Amino acid sequence: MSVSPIEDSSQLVTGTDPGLSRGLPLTGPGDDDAGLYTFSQQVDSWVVRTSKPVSYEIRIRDDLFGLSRTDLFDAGAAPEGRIRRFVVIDADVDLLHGDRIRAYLDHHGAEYEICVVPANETLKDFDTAARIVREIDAFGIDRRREPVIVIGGGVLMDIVGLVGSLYRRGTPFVRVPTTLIGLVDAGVGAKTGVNFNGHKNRLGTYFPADLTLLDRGFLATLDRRHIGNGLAEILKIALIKDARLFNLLEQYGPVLLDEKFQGVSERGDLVAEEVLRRAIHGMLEELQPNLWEAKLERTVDYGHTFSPTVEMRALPELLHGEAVCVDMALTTVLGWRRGLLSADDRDRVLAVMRGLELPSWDPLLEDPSLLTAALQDTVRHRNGKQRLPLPDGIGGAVFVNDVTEDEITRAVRDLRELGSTRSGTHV
Ligand SMILES: NC(=O)c1ccc[n+]([C@@H]2O[C@H](COP(=O)([O-])OP(=O)(O)OC[C@H]3O[C@@H](n4cnc5c(N)ncnc54)[C@H](O)[C@@H]3O)[C@@H](O)[C@H]2O)c1
Ligand SMILES: O=C(CO)[C@@H](O)[C@H](O)[C@H](O)[C@H](O)COP(=O)(O)O
Ligand SMILES: [Co+2]
Repeated sequence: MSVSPIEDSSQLVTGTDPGLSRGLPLTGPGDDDAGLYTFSQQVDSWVVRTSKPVSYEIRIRDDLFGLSRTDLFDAGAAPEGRIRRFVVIDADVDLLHGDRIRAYLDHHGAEYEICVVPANETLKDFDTAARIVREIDAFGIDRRREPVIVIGGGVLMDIVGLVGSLYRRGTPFVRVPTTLIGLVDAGVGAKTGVNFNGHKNRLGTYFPADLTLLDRGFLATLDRRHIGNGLAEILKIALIKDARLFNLLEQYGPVLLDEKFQGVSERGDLVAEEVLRRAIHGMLEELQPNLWEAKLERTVDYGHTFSPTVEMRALPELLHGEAVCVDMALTTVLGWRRGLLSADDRDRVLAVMRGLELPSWDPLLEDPSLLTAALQDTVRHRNGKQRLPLPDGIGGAVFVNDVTEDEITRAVRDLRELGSTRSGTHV
């Protein structure tokens, strides 16, 4: 830490130095270096600049709860070999996998408390977070050596991530994603959050888990609709940056749905492996250089311009990935109208959505005021500009800031005329 020198004030009092001027010129290291800076003789202003190194690991580990595995305890110090953990588990996951998880913890001699939490989008709120905090308080944890463990989908991981970022101003946590969205998106980024006041993820922090352990075996019990829900976020990455990933979804999407990434067939296993790795790698390539979102042109925002408002308005009828897919369908057609992709590619995209059994239409698109309000809210979220990612062919993206209400209305009409797949009806 460097401190800039404050000149000897005695020189200033006598007025002997003609070079005197109000306010010391900034001295010390370069402009954006870490350090403590002062700006004036009276030292009435300090600027503290520092940086905090952040690194976190995402590890693929099949059969994570096999008794011989020890990855779960790799984060957190185990003083004298003692393992003590607070484990938050999604209620559905507990019903399906809880016995095996408890047997694993017992086998490793862990002292633990399991907090079972029903989790879905309608429960992604501060009250659920507060309940978890109360139970952590009752159990008592060492905030440096006993990371909280969360086992569940994106909803529970977002909630527990928020709790981790707030509890004692930062308590490390370990993520075990159990849904496809969790494996490729919610479990690999730094975002945490809850819905608030009817708005999607309105309260949240940037707080990555120290360690995320990916075991696709959990997908065996995930229902088909939620496999498709996760495939929507994989399609997002494919459309903005990975044409091969798109081709894999186009050719093998139905196999992935049928086999739930469990590699039932040899071909299905090879595709599941490559699709997961490509999706995760692609997401991380986009996230790492801009993890704290200093720059708001973010390709991974694709499909997330209108969908936050549409998803919350449709709740609980439209899952997150489904709302993202409807948004991507609308913006694919909008991009086609702007000449950013051909009619053939437009039709390929819509066909892949159908192949993944995802909606590319929702009755809410019929409400132009909703779409206008959605875009206005996103403009606020993106510091006053649309910064709207549009597909530039398949596997590329450009950002636009000038989409008009007429364009949106036309894209809705185009999408309707293209006979898009409707989501389930909702009131
Ligand atoms: N933080 C991020 O960067 C990020 C990224 C993408 C999405 N998200 C968030 O993720 C959420 C969506 O996540 P999701 O799709 O995982 O939803 P979810 O967490 O609601 O899980 C979906 C459903 O599946 C059940 N479930 C979970 N694992 C299961 C399993 N292995 N077998 C059977 N059932 C299982 C859950 O109980 C739930 O009912 C949204 O709130 C979205 O905002 C966050
Ligand atoms: O849904 C999420 C994050 O919540 C991701 O799939 C998505 O790609 C991005 O992170 C987007 O930036 C949307 O994030 P946000 O609206 O939650 O800030
Ligand atoms: Co998303």
